[in-house]
Amino acid sequence: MQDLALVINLGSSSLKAALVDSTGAFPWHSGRSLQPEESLDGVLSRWLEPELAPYREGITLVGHRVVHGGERFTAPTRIDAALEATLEELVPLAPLHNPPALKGLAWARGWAPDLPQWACFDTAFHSTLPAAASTYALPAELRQRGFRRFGFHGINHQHVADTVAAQWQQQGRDANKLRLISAHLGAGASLAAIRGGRCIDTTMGYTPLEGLVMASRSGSVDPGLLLELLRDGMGEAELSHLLQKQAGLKGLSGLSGDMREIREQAAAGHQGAQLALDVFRQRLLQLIGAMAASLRGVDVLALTGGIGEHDQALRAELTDALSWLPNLEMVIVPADEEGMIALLCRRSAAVG
Ligand SMILES: Nc1ncnc2c1ncn2[C@@H]1O[C@H](COP(=O)(O)OP(=O)(O)O)[C@@H](O)[C@H]1O
Ligand SMILES: CC(=O)OP(=O)(O)O
Ligand SMILES: [Mg+2]
Repeated sequence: MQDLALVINLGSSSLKAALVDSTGAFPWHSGRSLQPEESLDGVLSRWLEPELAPYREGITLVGHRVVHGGERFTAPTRIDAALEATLEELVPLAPLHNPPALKGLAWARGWAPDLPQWACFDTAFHSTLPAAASTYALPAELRQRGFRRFGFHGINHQHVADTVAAQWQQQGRDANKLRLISAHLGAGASLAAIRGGRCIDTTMGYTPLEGLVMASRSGSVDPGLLLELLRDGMGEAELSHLLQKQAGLKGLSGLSGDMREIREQAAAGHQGAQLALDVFRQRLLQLIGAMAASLRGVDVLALTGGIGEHDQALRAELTDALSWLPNLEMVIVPADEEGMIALLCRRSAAVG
C-alpha cells in the first residue's frame, strides 16, 4: 500500500491512530483508552509500533492532533524544533492534551525520522470567530497578553460542518445559508455555531475547560467561586486537578465520568448519577440556546462524539426540550478527527 498518512490523535483519555490513503479510505484504524497509571511511551512502543510495522514502507506523512495552537497556528503546520518549543509553552493552557501530543511527536520523530510530520490544531477552525465572540470582558492589558477565547474540537466541528453542508447540497439546498450547531459530546464536550461553513461562536474558551459539563472537567463555573477557593488556601496544582479531573460527571455523580455508567446508575436510582444527568442536560440546553441566539436561528443540530452518537435517551430528551426551536433538524454525524487530520495535512503538504 502506497501514500499512506499516519494520523495520531492523543485525546485526554484515549489514543486513536489511523492510516489513511489518498482516497480517504482507512486501511487500518484503531484506538484504545489510556489508563492514568499507564506509560504513554510504553503504549506507543509496545502497542502502536507492532501494529504499524507491516505498513511502514507505505507511509509518506505523519499528522498529529494538537489541541492548543494558541494565536500563532491557524492552519496545519510542518513540525520543527521551533514549533515543538512553542507547543511546550502552551502546555499550561491544555494540560490534559498538549503533553501527550508532544510525546506522540517525539515518538514519531524517533520511529520515522525521514517522514514529514505535521501538526493539525483543534483551535484552527475557530480562528474565524468574530471579536465579539472571542473577547473576554477584561482590561486591554490582559487582552493584549492573549487572554481570549480560542475554542477547541475544531477538527471534528469542521468535519461535521463539511458533512452536513454536503448533505444540504445533495438535497438542493444552499449550504451558504446553513445555520448549524455542532454538538461534540465526548469525554470533552463543546458546541460550535457555524453559519455558511464558518464558525461564529463556540462554548470552549481560552482553555478546554469552559462551557459544557464534561466527563471529569467542570465546564464553566463562577470565577468568584475560584477566588474563594484561592482565598481558602487551595494551591494552583490542587485547583487544576479539581477542575480538570475531579469535576464534571465524575464529580457530580461521585461514581464515574462515563455516561453509560451514569445512565445505568441513574436508572437504578442513584441520586448522584441522576444529578449528573440533570446538570449535564441543563447546561447543554442553555448553551444550545446561546448558540442558536448567536446564529439568529438554527436549521440543524448535529450530534457527534461518543455521547452525541450513541446516547439514545439524550436524543429523545433533546427532541422534546428543543421543540421551541421551529423546523429544527437533528442529525447524527460520527466523529472523524483522524480522516479530517489526514485531509487537512495532505492539503497543506501539497501547497508546500
Ligand atoms: N451507548 C452510549 N450511551 C451513552 N454514552 C455513551 C455510549 N457510548 C459511549 N458513550 C460515552 O461517550 C463518552 C466517550 O466519548 P468519546 O468521543 O469516545 O471520547 P473521547 O473524547 O475520549 O474521544 C463516554 O462518556 C461514554 O460513556
Ligand atoms: C479539546 C478536548 O477536550 O478534547 P478531548 O475531548 O479529546 O478531551
Ligand atoms: Mg475526544
